[in-house]
Amino acid sequence: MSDQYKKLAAERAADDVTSGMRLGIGTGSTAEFFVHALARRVQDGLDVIGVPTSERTRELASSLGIRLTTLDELPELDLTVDGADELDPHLSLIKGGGGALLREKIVASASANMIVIADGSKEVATLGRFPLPIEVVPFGLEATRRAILKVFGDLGLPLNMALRGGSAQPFVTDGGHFILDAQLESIPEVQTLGDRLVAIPGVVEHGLFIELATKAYVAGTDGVKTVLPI
Ligand SMILES: O=C(CO)[C@H](O)[C@H](O)COP(=O)(O)O
Repeated sequence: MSDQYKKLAAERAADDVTSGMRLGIGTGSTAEFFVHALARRVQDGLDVIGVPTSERTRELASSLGIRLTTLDELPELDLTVDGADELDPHLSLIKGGGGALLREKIVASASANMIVIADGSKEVATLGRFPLPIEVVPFGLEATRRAILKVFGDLGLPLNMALRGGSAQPFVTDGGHFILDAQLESIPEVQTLGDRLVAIPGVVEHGLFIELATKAYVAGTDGVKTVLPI
């Protein structure tokens, strides 16, 4: 069922794309529905150029005939369309469930607008039910892990974090980093937590996307609703 809603939201976002746009293209199952919808429009003559947020998205978009480039070639984008693991009424997001949060955040930050596409299960009043992905460099992993837990302790958050993939075979991001997933239950102060995390030297980025999304299409039994940040 949720796949059907992901597809609906993705197709609505594809309708917003106009010829000449420079697009950031997200990662994940919802973003893949967007890539397919965009490819259909490209086959019908839509002229766009895209910057993918992962190798996975690059392969799919390229195989479907979408013209692609890099952010170095095209450092300013008109619109990024991407999924999310959670969105709150401010359109603050948790992203990174698919492991692409660093490139996703760089691409979204280079875009004038960001549309989030999601099924209704991703909407929450307060972020934190979904484990927060934190991308870290492999060097000094244990020291970085302790520094992150210290931040959680200072902010009264649960000390509950796991290395994605496990220590025997950690998941490695497109950038060659590891991901720690923190089960925080509820994050009342997203900005404070984000600021404290990026101040840790071994942290590359975290999955809190704050003031990046400009609109969301959220699909459910009543169809697709447009959500603007409050
Ligand atoms: O942030 C992401 C990948 O890093 C995805 O957008 C997020 O995990 C949502 O994925 P899906 O659309 O498969 O539910």
